[in-house]
Amino acid sequence: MIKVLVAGFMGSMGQKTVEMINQTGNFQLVAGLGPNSQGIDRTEYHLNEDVKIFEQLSEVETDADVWVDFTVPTSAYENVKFAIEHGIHPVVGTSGVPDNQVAELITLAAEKQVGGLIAPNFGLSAVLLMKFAQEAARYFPDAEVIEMHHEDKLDAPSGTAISTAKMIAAARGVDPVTPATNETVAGARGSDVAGVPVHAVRLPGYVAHEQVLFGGPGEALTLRQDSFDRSSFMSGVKLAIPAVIDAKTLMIGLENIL
Ligand SMILES: NC(=O)C1=CN([C@@H]2O[C@H](COP(=O)(O)OP(=O)(O)OC[C@H]3O[C@@H](n4cnc5c(N)ncnc54)[C@H](OP(=O)(O)O)[C@@H]3O)[C@@H](O)[C@H]2O)C=CC1
Ligand SMILES: O=C(O)C1=N[C@H](C(=O)O)C[C@H](O)C1
Repeated sequence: MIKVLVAGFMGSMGQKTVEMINQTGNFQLVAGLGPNSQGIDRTEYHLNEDVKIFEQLSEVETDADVWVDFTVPTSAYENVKFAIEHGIHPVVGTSGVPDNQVAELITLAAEKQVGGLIAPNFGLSAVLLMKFAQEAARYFPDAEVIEMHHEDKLDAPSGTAISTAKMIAAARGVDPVTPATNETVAGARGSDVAGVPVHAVRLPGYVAHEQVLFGGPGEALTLRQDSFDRSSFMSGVKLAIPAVIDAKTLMIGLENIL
């Protein structure tokens, strides 16, 4: 039995994770971390009487093997640091964690020999899109990323878009044509991630979607993936939980365990 703590258990992704754990025979939910969790109705959040609930990181006492983190960009670093220092293997979906904090966590995990996984996206369609984008960038160095998300998303651009842009930049052999466009309205050309323009759309009705547009002389290629429901991320989380138990390093990207 793999014992799991879910940080952010009251949120959209946290609740999907709780339900997935409850439905998986060899996983046991032992704890949940969430601000404002005091006095909640356990039934509403799919928690049985044995699950420990903590409001703050400083209160956490657990025998969990794995720490699943779907929280907010400002808390994930401290949460994951705590997990590694306590020998709990992290599985992290929280986006917007700065590169320097991720680098520190990788070093700490290696020192403590407590491996885990940070995945910008646990959905198979997004992982494949990134792989195909890398391949396409070898032939089409000129590319732009458009990501579209629900209106509650705290960070922009998305973690997936940042990863996609970095992968395109690393894969393309030649420099892209740099258009000499003047922005008559600031931001019209999007943000610059590793030299790749990235545009972030936030609209009600959307969940999580990404397009990568490649252009070449007289032709274009468009890659697109859609997560219509947050259940799309759960097969990846379900794979990651057992995969990190024996890991000695903190891996970045679901492709490491597929
Ligand atoms: N990698 C992937 O495949 C995916 C990643 N994500 C990412 O996961 C994260 C969560 O997304 P989502 O569930 O939609 O967001 P929600 O806002 O629905 O949930 C976030 C939860 O985290 C809680 N929280 C805030 N601070 C802390 C803390 N210090 N410790 C523990 N919990 C805390 C919030 O509580 P409260 O509201 O009470 O403050 C809230 O319940 C985001 O960063 C998102 O980008 C999302 C989908 C897929
Ligand atoms: O906030 C979300 O919803 C998502 N966040 C992740 C990201 O920033 O890439 C993954 C997915 O896009 C959903």
